[in-house]
Amino acid sequence: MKLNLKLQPLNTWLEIKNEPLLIAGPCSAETEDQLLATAHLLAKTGKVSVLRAGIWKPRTRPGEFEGVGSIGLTWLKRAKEETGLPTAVEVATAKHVEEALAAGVDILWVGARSTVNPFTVQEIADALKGVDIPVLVKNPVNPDIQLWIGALERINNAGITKLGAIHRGFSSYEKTAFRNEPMWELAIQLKTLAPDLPIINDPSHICGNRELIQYVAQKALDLDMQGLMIESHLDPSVAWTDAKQQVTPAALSELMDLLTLRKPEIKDKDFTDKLADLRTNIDKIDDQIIQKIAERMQIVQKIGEYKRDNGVTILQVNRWDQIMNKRSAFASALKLDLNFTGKLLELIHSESIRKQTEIMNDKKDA
Ligand SMILES: C=C(O[C@@H]1C=C(C(=O)O)C=C[C@H]1O)C(=O)O
Repeated sequence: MKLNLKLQPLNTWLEIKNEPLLIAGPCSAETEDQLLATAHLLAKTGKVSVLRAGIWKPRTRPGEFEGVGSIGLTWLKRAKEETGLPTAVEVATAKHVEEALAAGVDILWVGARSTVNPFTVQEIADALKGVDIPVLVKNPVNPDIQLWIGALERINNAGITKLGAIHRGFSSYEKTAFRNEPMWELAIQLKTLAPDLPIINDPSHICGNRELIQYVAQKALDLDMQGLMIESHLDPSVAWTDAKQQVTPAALSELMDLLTLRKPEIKDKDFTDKLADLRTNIDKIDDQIIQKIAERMQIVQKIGEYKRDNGVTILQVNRWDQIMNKRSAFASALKLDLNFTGKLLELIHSESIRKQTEIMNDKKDA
């Protein structure tokens, strides 16, 4: 089922200076000079469509730099006047919304730490009633797509139709190469549920370091995301926040040049015919896979009944070990990724266990 969001197409409310859409600027506005100098360098690249800057910064522990506050809004206003770039800031309270609106900020975004809290999102939504301004909603810190959708719905219900999502990755207990796990599948799920909702990728927060930004940005574009939000600072080495993940405007410009832009579709007849042929083959194979899984489940059902009638346990670890070993060897010989086939087999096994549990709980002859 698709989400019922009332949306206006992105290109009707945002002038995209250069494909792909790029929202860039420092993690935090630190001083007027830092913001203005960065803004000018970004504008000069000709690749930036929107200037971002954190004015109020949510910090995990007290005592860290929590943003310059309202004074930063006057710097942003000046940056806009001097560069012509529209501006975007994060808002987390009704007061932030009011101040940002009063200062003429062009785009607001709801941060990941706010999206997790329906009270906060509702407070922001209420402050936005009757206001016509674009709002971008970052994914929640935790990998819960319902929270992300809920926040988008709350803002949309307040009458905001210039709406977009920002994919900034998800917190995970295990430490990996990423600061925030991309969990691309959640962004794909959101895109599937709301195909008209623009999704902007934020490689800076996913990566947490400069080195991976290129790779993540390219992947986001290949997943047909509508744009990128990348943190850029005049001199990242002295940045007051997120120093490791910010790039200079010059590095940002190079990074953008290295991206390959691919289209979601092309009209060329040869290409579409060949694609249609290949897809017909995929359709046939998918039908066979489903049919074979259904046949397998019928046998699982018989085994379940047989076990129930003979008082034998559902789980048979030895048998399952054998299956995993044999199938993995086979999959590996066929050059399949073992992580993928492992997950697939585990999924099939847990469905067999679920099915047999149902049978065990059924009365005999029922
Ligand atoms: C089907 C059985 O029950 C369970 C499910 C299995 C499967 O799906 O292949 C294998 C072992 C058991 O844990 C069985 O015992 O063979």
